[in-house]
Amino acid sequence: KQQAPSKPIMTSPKINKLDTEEHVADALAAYVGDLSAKSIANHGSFSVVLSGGSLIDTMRKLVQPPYVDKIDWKNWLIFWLDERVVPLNHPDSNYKLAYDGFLSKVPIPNSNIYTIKEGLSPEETADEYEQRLKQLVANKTLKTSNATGFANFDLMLVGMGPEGHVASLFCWHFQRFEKQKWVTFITDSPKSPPQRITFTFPLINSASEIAIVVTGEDLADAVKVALGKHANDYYPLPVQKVAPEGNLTWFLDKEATSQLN
Ligand SMILES: O=C1O[C@H](COP(=O)(O)O)[C@@H](O)[C@H](O)[C@H]1O
Repeated sequence: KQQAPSKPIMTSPKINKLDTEEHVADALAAYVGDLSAKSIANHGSFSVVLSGGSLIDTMRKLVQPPYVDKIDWKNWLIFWLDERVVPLNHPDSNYKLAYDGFLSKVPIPNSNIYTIKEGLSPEETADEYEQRLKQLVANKTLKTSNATGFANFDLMLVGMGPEGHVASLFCWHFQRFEKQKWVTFITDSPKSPPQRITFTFPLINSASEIAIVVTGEDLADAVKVALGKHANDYYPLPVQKVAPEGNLTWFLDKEATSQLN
């Protein structure tokens, strides 16, 4: 008999307000290095979900000493929170961005890097990625959340756009309300390119750890809406729907927090 999902216990987010983007990069590397060691000691692998955008550059300290030599890269598993439906060598590909800035510099086995399948429609791409995740749960490569039944990733690294979007979940688009699917698609993304796939909130919020990494003045307004004293008074921004059953940690620089009192 299938057990009813247990109720997740929410913990309050940890908010790291740091001085500069350089400090954010340092703190992020220390945080990821620590989680990697704990996850691998606990269950033999570290499943990491990457965003695109500025996040990859902010991860740069991980490919430098001391982290690059200390981390047990062979046990990392890499996934994408969202991906643009373009060839993997296209300048818009989140995989290409991650490969050029991060993956090409560390010895993660190719077989542990879960890219989208090329040459499919956005809907087919999303369905195929979701099926692959379900197979990885079935063969115990990935854990399952006892609370939700969705895959339970060890870490999601989440960037945010200036209007508060995360992954490819945008403010006025229905994908943000998806409840059943693990991965969905969008063909009219307000940010180019228009065709993308994205993890849904139920999957995102089944993670053990989520880091929201936000630097730069252009994000200050969205940070004010998300974390300011009127945060609960409005139609929530997508970033405000990030509420994992595990821990949520924000990494912010001074520019991003410049609109907070
Ligand atoms: O389009 C995207 O945008 C967001 C935010 O990117 P940023 O450049 O403002 O950091 C990113 O997290 C997402 O993965 C990407 O596809």
